[in-house]
Amino acid sequence: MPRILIIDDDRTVCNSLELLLKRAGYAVESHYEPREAVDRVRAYRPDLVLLDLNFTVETSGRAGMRLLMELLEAFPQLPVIQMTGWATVQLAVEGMKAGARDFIAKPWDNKELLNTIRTQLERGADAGAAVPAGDAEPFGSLIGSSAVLNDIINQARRVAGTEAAVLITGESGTGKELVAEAIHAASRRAGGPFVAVNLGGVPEQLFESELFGHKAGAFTDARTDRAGRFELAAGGTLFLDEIGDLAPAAQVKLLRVLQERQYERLGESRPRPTDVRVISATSRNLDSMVAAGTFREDLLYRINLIHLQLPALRERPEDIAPLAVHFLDSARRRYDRPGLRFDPPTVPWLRRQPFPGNVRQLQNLIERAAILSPDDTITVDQLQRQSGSNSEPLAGFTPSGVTLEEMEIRMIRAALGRNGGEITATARELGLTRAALYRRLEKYGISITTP
Ligand SMILES: Nc1ncnc2c1ncn2[C@@H]1O[C@H](COP(=O)(O)OP(=O)(O)OP(=O)(O)O)[C@@H](O)[C@H]1O
Repeated sequence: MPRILIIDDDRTVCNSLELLLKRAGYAVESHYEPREAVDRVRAYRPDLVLLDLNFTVETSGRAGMRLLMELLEAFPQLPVIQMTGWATVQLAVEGMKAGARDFIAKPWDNKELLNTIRTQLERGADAGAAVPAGDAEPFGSLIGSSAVLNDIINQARRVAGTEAAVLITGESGTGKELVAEAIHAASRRAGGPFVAVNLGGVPEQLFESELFGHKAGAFTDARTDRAGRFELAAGGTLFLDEIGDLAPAAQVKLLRVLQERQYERLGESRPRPTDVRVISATSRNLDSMVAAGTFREDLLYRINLIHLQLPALRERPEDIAPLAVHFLDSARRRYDRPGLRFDPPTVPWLRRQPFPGNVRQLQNLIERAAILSPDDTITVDQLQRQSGSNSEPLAGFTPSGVTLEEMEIRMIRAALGRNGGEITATARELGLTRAALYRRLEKYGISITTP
Protein backbone atom coordinates (compact mmCIF):
# COMPACT_ATOMS: atom_id res chain seq x y z
CA MET A 1 0.00 0.00 0.00
CA PRO A 2 1.63 3.30 -1.02
CA ARG A 3 2.46 5.58 1.90
CA ILE A 4 1.67 9.29 1.87
CA LEU A 5 2.86 11.87 4.37
CA ILE A 6 0.89 15.11 4.74
CA ILE A 7 2.86 18.07 6.08
CA ASP A 8 0.49 20.85 7.09
CA ASP A 9 0.03 22.72 10.37
CA ASP A 10 -3.71 22.94 9.88
CA ARG A 11 -5.11 19.85 11.61
CA THR A 12 -8.54 20.16 10.02
CA VAL A 13 -6.95 20.03 6.58
CA CYS A 14 -4.87 17.00 7.62
CA ASN A 15 -7.91 15.20 8.99
CA SER A 16 -10.00 15.63 5.89
CA LEU A 17 -7.08 14.70 3.63
CA GLU A 18 -6.36 11.61 5.73
CA LEU A 19 -9.95 10.51 5.42
CA LEU A 20 -9.98 11.02 1.68
CA LEU A 21 -6.66 9.27 1.08
CA LYS A 22 -7.38 6.33 3.34
CA ARG A 23 -10.66 5.75 1.55
CA ALA A 24 -8.73 5.79 -1.70
CA GLY A 25 -6.54 2.97 -0.38
CA TYR A 26 -3.39 4.72 0.81
CA ALA A 27 -1.57 4.54 4.10
CA VAL A 28 -1.45 8.07 5.47
CA GLU A 29 0.23 9.97 8.26
CA SER A 30 0.20 13.67 9.05
CA HIS A 31 2.92 15.90 10.36
CA TYR A 32 2.01 19.31 11.76
CA GLU A 33 5.37 20.83 12.56
CA PRO A 34 7.53 22.16 9.74
CA ARG A 35 10.72 21.91 11.76
CA GLU A 36 11.00 18.15 12.27
CA ALA A 37 9.59 17.29 8.87
CA VAL A 38 12.83 15.95 7.40
CA ASP A 39 13.26 13.55 10.33
CA ARG A 40 9.69 12.46 9.99
CA VAL A 41 10.21 11.65 6.31
CA ARG A 42 13.33 9.71 7.18
CA ALA A 43 11.41 7.69 9.74
CA TYR A 44 8.19 7.09 7.82
CA ARG A 45 9.73 6.65 4.34
CA PRO A 46 6.65 7.84 2.42
CA ASP A 47 6.24 7.18 -1.29
CA LEU A 48 4.87 10.69 -1.72
CA VAL A 49 4.62 13.88 0.33
CA LEU A 50 1.80 16.43 0.28
CA LEU A 51 3.41 19.65 1.47
CA ASP A 52 1.53 22.75 2.51
CA LEU A 53 3.41 25.89 1.49
CA ASN A 54 1.50 28.27 3.73
CA PHE A 55 2.18 27.54 7.37
CA THR A 56 0.13 29.86 9.57
CA VAL A 57 3.26 31.09 11.37
CA GLU A 58 4.20 32.81 8.15
CA THR A 59 1.65 33.06 5.35
CA SER A 60 4.06 34.33 2.68
CA GLY A 61 4.91 30.71 1.94
CA ARG A 62 8.63 31.23 2.44
CA ALA A 63 8.72 28.76 5.34
CA GLY A 64 7.07 26.19 3.09
CA MET A 65 9.57 26.89 0.29
CA ARG A 66 12.49 26.47 2.68
CA LEU A 67 11.09 23.18 3.83
CA LEU A 68 10.58 22.07 0.23
CA MET A 69 14.26 22.81 -0.50
CA GLU A 70 15.36 20.85 2.57
CA LEU A 71 13.21 17.90 1.59
CA LEU A 72 14.43 17.87 -2.00
CA GLU A 73 18.00 18.13 -0.86
CA ALA A 74 17.67 15.27 1.60
CA PHE A 75 15.47 13.13 -0.68
CA PRO A 76 16.02 14.21 -4.28
CA GLN A 77 13.89 11.33 -5.62
CA LEU A 78 10.90 11.92 -3.39
CA PRO A 79 7.73 13.03 -5.21
CA VAL A 80 6.47 16.15 -3.46
CA ILE A 81 3.10 17.69 -4.32
CA GLN A 82 2.73 21.21 -3.02
CA MET A 83 -0.50 22.61 -1.67
CA THR A 84 -1.05 26.31 -1.69
CA GLY A 85 -3.71 29.04 -1.66
CA TRP A 86 -4.57 30.76 -4.91
CA ALA A 87 -2.75 33.90 -3.87
CA THR A 88 0.60 32.16 -3.67
CA VAL A 89 0.43 29.89 -6.68
CA GLN A 90 3.40 31.67 -8.22
CA LEU A 91 5.39 30.23 -5.34
CA ALA A 92 4.34 26.73 -6.28
CA VAL A 93 5.63 27.38 -9.77
CA GLU A 94 8.98 28.30 -8.23
CA GLY A 95 8.74 25.10 -6.25
CA MET A 96 8.27 23.12 -9.43
CA LYS A 97 11.33 24.71 -10.95
CA ALA A 98 13.20 23.55 -7.86
CA GLY A 99 12.00 19.98 -8.38
CA ALA A 100 8.58 19.60 -6.76
CA ARG A 101 6.42 17.37 -8.95
CA ASP A 102 3.16 19.26 -9.01
CA PHE A 103 0.86 21.46 -6.99
CA ILE A 104 -2.74 21.61 -5.93
CA ALA A 105 -4.47 24.89 -5.20
CA LYS A 106 -6.59 25.10 -2.05
CA PRO A 107 -9.47 24.65 -1.75
CA TRP A 108 -8.72 21.47 -3.62
CA ASP A 109 -10.92 19.31 -5.78
CA ASN A 110 -10.89 15.74 -4.42
CA LYS A 111 -10.91 14.08 -7.82
CA GLU A 112 -8.14 16.28 -9.11
CA LEU A 113 -6.04 15.67 -5.99
CA LEU A 114 -6.42 11.89 -6.25
CA ASN A 115 -5.58 12.01 -9.95
CA THR A 116 -2.46 14.02 -9.30
CA ILE A 117 -1.34 11.65 -6.55
CA ARG A 118 -1.98 8.60 -8.71
CA THR A 119 -0.06 10.08 -11.63
CA GLN A 120 2.94 10.94 -9.50
CA LEU A 121 3.01 7.53 -7.82
CA GLU A 122 2.81 5.86 -11.23
CA ARG A 123 5.68 7.95 -12.49
CA GLY A 124 7.69 6.41 -9.69
CA ALA A 125 10.43 7.74 -7.52
CA ASP A 126 12.88 8.97 -10.09
CA ALA A 127 10.95 9.41 -13.33
CA GLY A 128 9.99 12.98 -12.69
CA ALA A 129 13.38 14.22 -11.56
CA ALA A 130 13.72 17.85 -12.49
CA VAL A 131 14.66 18.56 -16.07
CA PRO A 132 17.66 20.85 -15.90
CA ALA A 133 16.95 24.42 -16.97
CA GLY A 134 18.05 25.20 -20.48
CA ASP A 135 17.87 21.65 -21.77
CA ALA A 136 17.23 21.38 -25.47
CA GLU A 137 14.73 18.54 -25.64
CA PRO A 138 12.05 19.28 -28.22
CA PHE A 139 8.76 20.62 -26.91
CA GLY A 140 5.90 20.44 -29.36
CA SER A 141 7.03 21.96 -32.62
CA LEU A 142 8.80 24.90 -31.02
CA ILE A 143 12.12 25.81 -32.57
CA GLY A 144 14.73 27.94 -30.83
CA SER A 145 17.55 27.57 -28.38
CA SER A 146 17.80 30.96 -26.71
CA ALA A 147 17.96 30.91 -22.93
CA VAL A 148 14.71 32.90 -22.64
CA LEU A 149 12.79 30.52 -24.87
CA ASN A 150 14.23 27.50 -23.09
CA ASP A 151 13.20 28.90 -19.79
CA ILE A 152 9.64 29.25 -21.04
CA ILE A 153 9.69 25.77 -22.53
CA ASN A 154 10.84 24.34 -19.21
CA GLN A 155 8.10 26.15 -17.33
CA ALA A 156 5.53 25.04 -19.89
CA ARG A 157 6.73 21.44 -19.67
CA ARG A 158 6.30 21.48 -15.91
CA VAL A 159 2.81 22.95 -15.91
CA ALA A 160 1.67 20.75 -18.79
CA GLY A 161 0.91 17.83 -16.47
CA THR A 162 -1.23 19.94 -14.16
CA GLU A 163 -4.76 21.16 -14.77
CA ALA A 164 -3.71 24.74 -13.98
CA ALA A 165 -5.07 27.57 -16.11
CA VAL A 166 -2.25 29.07 -18.16
CA LEU A 167 -2.06 32.60 -19.54
CA ILE A 168 0.39 33.16 -22.38
CA THR A 169 1.25 36.74 -23.22
CA GLY A 170 3.51 38.18 -25.88
CA GLU A 171 3.41 40.24 -29.04
CA SER A 172 1.58 39.01 -32.09
CA GLY A 173 3.41 36.22 -33.90
CA THR A 174 5.64 35.18 -30.98
CA GLY A 175 4.24 31.65 -30.91
CA LYS A 176 1.57 31.81 -28.21
CA GLU A 177 -0.74 29.37 -29.96
CA LEU A 178 2.14 27.00 -30.68
CA VAL A 179 3.05 26.97 -26.98
CA ALA A 180 -0.58 26.32 -26.06
CA GLU A 181 -0.69 23.37 -28.46
CA ALA A 182 2.55 22.00 -27.07
CA ILE A 183 1.22 22.21 -23.50
CA HIS A 184 -1.89 20.36 -24.59
CA ALA A 185 0.16 17.69 -26.35
CA ALA A 186 2.25 17.14 -23.21
CA SER A 187 -0.76 17.03 -20.89
CA ARG A 188 -3.01 14.26 -19.65
CA ARG A 189 -5.62 15.64 -22.03
CA ALA A 190 -3.46 15.03 -25.10
CA GLY A 191 -5.89 12.34 -26.31
CA GLY A 192 -8.73 14.88 -26.21
CA PRO A 193 -9.37 17.79 -28.58
CA PHE A 194 -7.48 21.10 -28.71
CA VAL A 195 -10.06 23.74 -29.55
CA ALA A 196 -8.99 27.31 -30.26
CA VAL A 197 -11.31 30.28 -30.34
CA ASN A 198 -10.25 33.79 -31.29
CA LEU A 199 -12.24 35.93 -28.90
CA GLY A 200 -11.20 39.07 -30.77
CA GLY A 201 -13.08 37.78 -33.80
CA VAL A 202 -16.33 36.81 -32.06
CA PRO A 203 -19.00 39.55 -32.24
CA GLU A 204 -20.32 40.38 -28.79
CA GLN A 205 -23.86 39.24 -29.50
CA LEU A 206 -22.64 35.81 -30.65
CA PHE A 207 -20.30 35.23 -27.72
CA GLU A 208 -22.56 32.91 -25.71
CA SER A 209 -23.70 30.93 -28.69
CA GLU A 210 -20.11 30.50 -29.86
CA LEU A 211 -18.75 29.40 -26.50
CA PHE A 212 -21.68 27.63 -24.90
CA GLY A 213 -23.75 26.61 -27.93
CA HIS A 214 -27.44 27.09 -28.57
CA LYS A 215 -30.70 25.26 -29.03
CA ALA A 216 -32.62 25.66 -32.28
CA GLY A 217 -34.85 28.71 -32.04
CA ALA A 218 -32.88 30.32 -29.20
CA PHE A 219 -32.56 33.39 -31.42
CA THR A 220 -33.55 34.35 -34.97
CA ASP A 221 -30.62 32.77 -36.81
CA ALA A 222 -30.40 29.68 -34.60
CA ARG A 223 -31.95 27.19 -37.02
CA THR A 224 -30.42 24.05 -35.57
CA ASP A 225 -28.92 22.96 -32.26
CA ARG A 226 -25.28 23.81 -32.08
CA ALA A 227 -22.51 22.79 -29.68
CA GLY A 228 -20.31 25.58 -28.31
CA ARG A 229 -16.54 25.57 -27.94
CA PHE A 230 -16.67 24.41 -24.32
CA GLU A 231 -18.59 21.35 -25.45
CA LEU A 232 -16.35 20.70 -28.45
CA ALA A 233 -13.30 20.88 -26.21
CA ALA A 234 -14.68 18.44 -23.61
CA GLY A 235 -11.94 16.12 -22.38
CA GLY A 236 -9.31 18.38 -23.92
CA THR A 237 -8.00 21.92 -23.92
CA LEU A 238 -9.84 25.15 -24.74
CA PHE A 239 -7.53 27.85 -26.09
CA LEU A 240 -9.00 31.32 -25.57
CA ASP A 241 -6.97 33.52 -27.91
CA GLU A 242 -7.03 37.33 -27.70
CA ILE A 243 -8.79 37.18 -24.35
CA GLY A 244 -7.90 40.85 -23.80
CA ASP A 245 -10.33 41.74 -26.58
CA LEU A 246 -13.31 40.42 -24.64
CA ALA A 247 -16.14 42.92 -24.03
CA PRO A 248 -17.07 43.58 -20.37
CA ALA A 249 -20.38 41.68 -20.52
CA ALA A 250 -18.67 38.66 -22.08
CA GLN A 251 -15.99 38.78 -19.39
CA VAL A 252 -18.69 38.37 -16.74
CA LYS A 253 -20.23 35.42 -18.57
CA LEU A 254 -16.92 33.66 -19.04
CA LEU A 255 -15.93 34.23 -15.42
CA ARG A 256 -19.18 32.72 -14.19
CA VAL A 257 -18.65 29.56 -16.21
CA LEU A 258 -15.04 29.20 -15.10
CA GLN A 259 -16.06 29.62 -11.46
CA GLU A 260 -19.09 27.38 -11.51
CA ARG A 261 -17.54 24.86 -13.90
CA GLN A 262 -20.83 24.55 -15.71
CA TYR A 263 -22.65 26.29 -18.53
CA GLU A 264 -25.92 26.18 -20.38
CA ARG A 265 -26.54 26.21 -24.10
CA LEU A 266 -28.53 29.32 -25.08
CA GLY A 267 -32.22 28.51 -24.93
CA GLU A 268 -31.68 25.54 -22.61
CA SER A 269 -31.85 25.48 -18.83
CA ARG A 270 -30.00 22.20 -18.30
CA PRO A 271 -26.53 22.96 -16.93
CA ARG A 272 -23.68 21.01 -18.48
CA PRO A 273 -20.44 20.48 -16.58
CA THR A 274 -17.27 21.90 -18.14
CA ASP A 275 -14.48 19.41 -18.72
CA VAL A 276 -11.76 21.56 -20.22
CA ARG A 277 -8.35 22.84 -19.32
CA VAL A 278 -8.24 26.53 -20.17
CA ILE A 279 -5.24 28.16 -21.78
CA SER A 280 -5.62 31.85 -22.64
CA ALA A 281 -3.47 34.20 -24.65
CA THR A 282 -3.29 37.87 -25.40
CA SER A 283 -0.88 40.39 -26.81
CA ARG A 284 -2.34 43.05 -24.54
CA ASN A 285 -1.14 44.01 -21.10
CA LEU A 286 -3.91 42.71 -18.87
CA ASP A 287 -2.46 44.27 -15.72
CA SER A 288 -2.76 47.74 -17.24
CA MET A 289 -6.21 46.87 -18.51
CA VAL A 290 -7.22 45.87 -14.98
CA ALA A 291 -5.79 49.16 -13.70
CA ALA A 292 -7.74 51.01 -16.39
CA GLY A 293 -10.91 49.13 -15.50
CA THR A 294 -11.28 47.47 -18.90
CA PHE A 295 -10.45 43.93 -17.80
CA ARG A 296 -11.93 42.25 -14.75
CA GLU A 297 -9.42 41.50 -12.04
CA ASP A 298 -11.31 38.41 -10.88
CA LEU A 299 -11.23 37.00 -14.41
CA LEU A 300 -7.51 37.68 -14.71
CA TYR A 301 -7.06 35.88 -11.43
CA ARG A 302 -8.90 32.83 -12.78
CA ILE A 303 -7.02 32.55 -16.05
CA ASN A 304 -3.47 33.27 -15.00
CA LEU A 305 -2.66 30.71 -12.41
CA ILE A 306 0.47 30.25 -14.47
CA HIS A 307 1.76 33.11 -16.59
CA LEU A 308 4.14 32.54 -19.48
CA GLN A 309 5.49 35.67 -21.14
CA LEU A 310 6.84 35.01 -24.62
CA PRO A 311 9.65 37.37 -25.62
CA ALA A 312 9.58 39.23 -28.92
CA LEU A 313 11.85 37.78 -31.59
CA ARG A 314 14.15 40.84 -31.48
CA GLU A 315 14.82 40.06 -27.80
CA ARG A 316 16.18 36.62 -28.74
CA PRO A 317 18.08 37.08 -32.02
CA GLU A 318 19.82 33.72 -31.39
CA ASP A 319 16.56 32.05 -32.41
CA ILE A 320 16.43 33.73 -35.81
CA ALA A 321 18.98 31.45 -37.53
CA PRO A 322 17.47 28.12 -36.41
CA LEU A 323 13.99 29.40 -37.24
CA ALA A 324 15.07 30.66 -40.66
CA VAL A 325 16.69 27.30 -41.44
CA HIS A 326 13.59 25.48 -40.22
CA PHE A 327 11.26 27.58 -42.39
CA LEU A 328 13.54 27.18 -45.41
CA ASP A 329 13.51 23.44 -44.85
CA SER A 330 9.71 23.37 -44.79
CA ALA A 331 9.61 25.51 -47.94
CA ARG A 332 11.99 23.11 -49.72
CA ARG A 333 9.58 20.29 -49.10
CA ARG A 334 6.37 22.20 -49.61
CA TYR A 335 7.39 23.75 -52.94
CA ASP A 336 9.49 20.82 -54.03
CA ARG A 337 12.66 22.86 -54.36
CA PRO A 338 15.25 20.66 -52.59
CA GLY A 339 18.18 22.84 -53.74
CA LEU A 340 17.03 26.04 -51.98
CA ARG A 341 19.67 27.59 -49.74
CA PHE A 342 20.62 30.88 -48.14
CA ASP A 343 23.40 33.00 -49.56
CA PRO A 344 25.87 33.23 -46.61
CA PRO A 345 25.26 36.95 -45.76
CA THR A 346 21.51 36.27 -45.48
CA VAL A 347 21.34 34.82 -42.00
CA PRO A 348 23.46 37.54 -40.32
CA TRP A 349 21.30 40.10 -42.11
CA LEU A 350 18.12 38.43 -40.87
CA ARG A 351 19.46 38.51 -37.32
CA ARG A 352 19.64 42.28 -37.46
CA GLN A 353 16.05 42.87 -38.50
CA PRO A 354 13.55 44.14 -35.92
CA PHE A 355 10.66 41.84 -36.98
CA PRO A 356 7.72 43.69 -35.42
CA GLY A 357 5.56 40.78 -36.62
CA ASN A 358 7.93 38.36 -34.86
CA VAL A 359 8.23 34.71 -35.92
CA ARG A 360 5.21 34.94 -38.20
CA GLN A 361 6.85 37.76 -40.15
CA LEU A 362 10.11 35.83 -40.48
CA GLN A 363 8.18 32.79 -41.66
CA ASN A 364 6.23 34.79 -44.26
CA LEU A 365 9.38 36.47 -45.51
CA ILE A 366 11.17 33.18 -46.08
CA GLU A 367 8.14 31.51 -47.63
CA ARG A 368 7.75 34.36 -50.09
CA ALA A 369 11.45 34.32 -50.92
CA ALA A 370 11.30 30.56 -51.47
CA ILE A 371 8.41 30.93 -53.88
CA LEU A 372 9.72 33.94 -55.75
CA SER A 373 13.45 33.27 -55.84
CA PRO A 374 14.46 32.81 -59.51
CA ASP A 375 17.24 30.36 -58.64
CA ASP A 376 18.09 28.20 -55.66
CA THR A 377 20.03 30.82 -53.70
CA ILE A 378 18.11 33.25 -51.53
CA THR A 379 20.01 36.53 -51.21
CA VAL A 380 19.72 39.58 -48.97
CA ASP A 381 18.70 41.54 -52.03
CA GLN A 382 15.74 39.30 -52.70
CA LEU A 383 14.67 39.36 -49.09
CA GLN A 384 14.77 43.13 -49.13
CA ARG A 385 12.62 43.20 -52.21
CA GLN A 386 10.23 40.61 -50.81
CA SER A 387 9.83 42.53 -47.62
CA GLY A 388 8.16 44.92 -50.02
CA SER A 389 10.27 47.93 -49.34
CA ASN A 390 13.49 49.51 -50.49
CA SER A 391 13.55 52.58 -48.35
CA GLU A 392 11.96 51.26 -45.20
CA PRO A 393 13.68 49.71 -42.19
CA LEU A 394 13.68 46.05 -43.18
CA ALA A 395 15.79 47.02 -46.16
CA GLY A 396 18.81 47.93 -44.10
CA PHE A 397 20.19 48.33 -40.64
CA THR A 398 18.39 50.18 -37.92
CA PRO A 399 19.07 53.84 -38.65
CA SER A 400 20.76 55.43 -35.67
CA GLY A 401 18.66 57.75 -33.53
CA VAL A 402 15.42 56.07 -34.55
CA THR A 403 13.52 54.17 -31.92
CA LEU A 404 11.93 50.83 -32.57
CA GLU A 405 8.55 52.44 -32.10
CA GLU A 406 9.28 55.04 -34.78
CA MET A 407 10.45 52.30 -37.11
CA GLU A 408 7.29 50.38 -36.47
CA ILE A 409 5.20 53.47 -37.27
CA ARG A 410 7.13 54.05 -40.49
CA MET A 411 6.77 50.42 -41.55
CA ILE A 412 3.06 50.45 -40.90
CA ARG A 413 2.54 53.73 -42.77
CA ALA A 414 4.59 52.52 -45.72
CA ALA A 415 2.76 49.20 -45.87
CA LEU A 416 -0.61 50.97 -45.65
CA GLY A 417 0.48 53.22 -48.52
CA ARG A 418 1.52 50.31 -50.67
CA ASN A 419 -1.74 48.51 -50.02
CA GLY A 420 -4.01 51.51 -50.50
CA GLY A 421 -5.06 51.47 -46.85
CA GLU A 422 -6.40 47.91 -47.19
CA ILE A 423 -6.18 46.37 -43.73
CA THR A 424 -6.09 42.68 -44.62
CA ALA A 425 -3.35 43.12 -47.22
CA THR A 426 -1.34 45.44 -44.97
CA ALA A 427 -1.58 43.04 -42.04
CA ARG A 428 -0.50 40.16 -44.26
CA GLU A 429 2.49 42.06 -45.56
CA LEU A 430 3.59 42.99 -42.06
CA GLY A 431 3.07 39.47 -40.80
CA LEU A 432 0.44 40.64 -38.29
CA THR A 433 -3.10 39.53 -37.63
CA ARG A 434 -5.77 42.10 -38.44
CA ALA A 435 -6.48 42.52 -34.75
CA ALA A 436 -2.81 43.15 -34.04
CA LEU A 437 -2.61 45.72 -36.83
CA TYR A 438 -5.73 47.50 -35.53
CA ARG A 439 -4.21 47.63 -32.06
CA ARG A 440 -1.08 49.26 -33.44
CA LEU A 441 -3.07 51.77 -35.49
CA GLU A 442 -4.96 52.68 -32.35
CA LYS A 443 -1.80 52.81 -30.23
CA TYR A 444 0.06 55.10 -32.64
CA GLY A 445 -3.00 57.09 -33.70
CA ILE A 446 -2.46 56.22 -37.36
CA SER A 447 -5.52 56.88 -39.46
CA ILE A 448 -6.28 54.56 -42.35
CA THR A 449 -7.62 57.11 -44.78
CA THR A 450 -4.45 59.19 -44.79
CA PRO A 451 -1.62 56.74 -44.32
N1 LIG B 1 9.38 28.88 -31.74
C1 LIG B 1 8.76 28.63 -32.89
N2 LIG B 1 9.15 27.59 -33.66
C2 LIG B 1 8.53 27.34 -34.83
N3 LIG B 1 7.55 28.07 -35.35
C3 LIG B 1 7.12 29.12 -34.64
C4 LIG B 1 7.69 29.46 -33.37
N4 LIG B 1 7.07 30.53 -32.89
C5 LIG B 1 6.13 30.86 -33.79
N5 LIG B 1 6.15 30.02 -34.83
C6 LIG B 1 5.28 30.10 -36.04
O1 LIG B 1 4.97 31.46 -36.23
C7 LIG B 1 3.60 31.63 -36.55
C8 LIG B 1 2.93 32.47 -35.49
O2 LIG B 1 2.84 31.72 -34.28
P1 LIG B 1 1.51 31.74 -33.37
O3 LIG B 1 0.30 31.77 -34.23
O4 LIG B 1 1.64 30.66 -32.38
O5 LIG B 1 1.71 33.18 -32.69
P2 LIG B 1 0.75 33.98 -31.73
O6 LIG B 1 1.63 34.61 -30.72
O7 LIG B 1 -0.36 33.09 -31.26
O8 LIG B 1 0.20 35.11 -32.72
P3 LIG B 1 -1.14 36.04 -32.60
O9 LIG B 1 -1.03 36.82 -31.32
O10 LIG B 1 -1.02 36.90 -33.81
O11 LIG B 1 -2.30 35.10 -32.63
C9 LIG B 1 3.00 30.25 -36.66
O12 LIG B 1 3.01 29.86 -38.00
C10 LIG B 1 3.94 29.40 -35.83
O13 LIG B 1 3.96 28.08 -36.31
